[in-house]
Amino acid sequence: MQQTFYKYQGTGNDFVMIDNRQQTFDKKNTEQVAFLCDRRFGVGADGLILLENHDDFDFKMVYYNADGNESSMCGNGGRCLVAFAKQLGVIKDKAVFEAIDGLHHATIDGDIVKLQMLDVDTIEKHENHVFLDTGSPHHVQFENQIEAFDIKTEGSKIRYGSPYNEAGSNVNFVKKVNDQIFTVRTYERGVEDETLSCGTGVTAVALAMHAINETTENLITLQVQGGELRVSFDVENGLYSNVWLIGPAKFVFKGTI
Ligand SMILES: N[C@H](CCC[C@H](N)C(=O)O)C(=O)O
Repeated sequence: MQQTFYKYQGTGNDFVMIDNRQQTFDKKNTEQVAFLCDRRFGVGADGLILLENHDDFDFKMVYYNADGNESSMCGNGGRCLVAFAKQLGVIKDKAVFEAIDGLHHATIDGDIVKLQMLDVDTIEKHENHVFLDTGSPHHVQFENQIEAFDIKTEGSKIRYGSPYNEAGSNVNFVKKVNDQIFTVRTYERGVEDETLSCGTGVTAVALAMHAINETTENLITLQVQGGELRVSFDVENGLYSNVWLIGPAKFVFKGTI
């Protein structure tokens, strides 16, 4: 059966988007999801996202990594889904939707989508890295030679190594530019490669940098391979709230396969 899909990208993190309000997509078909995400044999994407109806909110988000498995929250994917929902006429310029990690508020103005992320009250500060969950698990560590660093090799070692093992974590390498700007490169679990941007990842980096006193700012710019994202937040007694991921989400093309 032909499948209509829409391709979106948010700072180079790209997704196959499907309008599943009629519940026609076979959600158990891992092979089909992996095929659609395959960059040689399929459409090609870091992940696949279903837009579904919700009784109480604007829509529901279901996210799959490129490996075909349903996964945890995708920040850039959530931003792209808001833009997709507007393109379909499901929303106008704001949304409240349910994702695997709970409810998300969002606004859209042109290409710019602002997505509210989870509150974070637990940030593990280790000797050489920080670990936190911003809707997906993130390992954060400094790498001053970030431009030449072998993200896939080194990220994979951390992702599959102890304590993450098979369940894994996303891995973010960070270089400080100044108190307002950090450069980030991310190895993504479930893509098992570097992605040009990771929304929950840059959110994790922004909060981690504040938590370890690398900055006192609460509006931080993250330079990623695919562009720039911003993260804003409030913090009180170690609780990070009112966390917003801000950046572009763009329609690329519509197709059938
Ligand atoms: N690969 C991640 C989910 C997608 C995260 C990323 N695409 C984002 O924008 O947050 C994981 O399995 O934890």
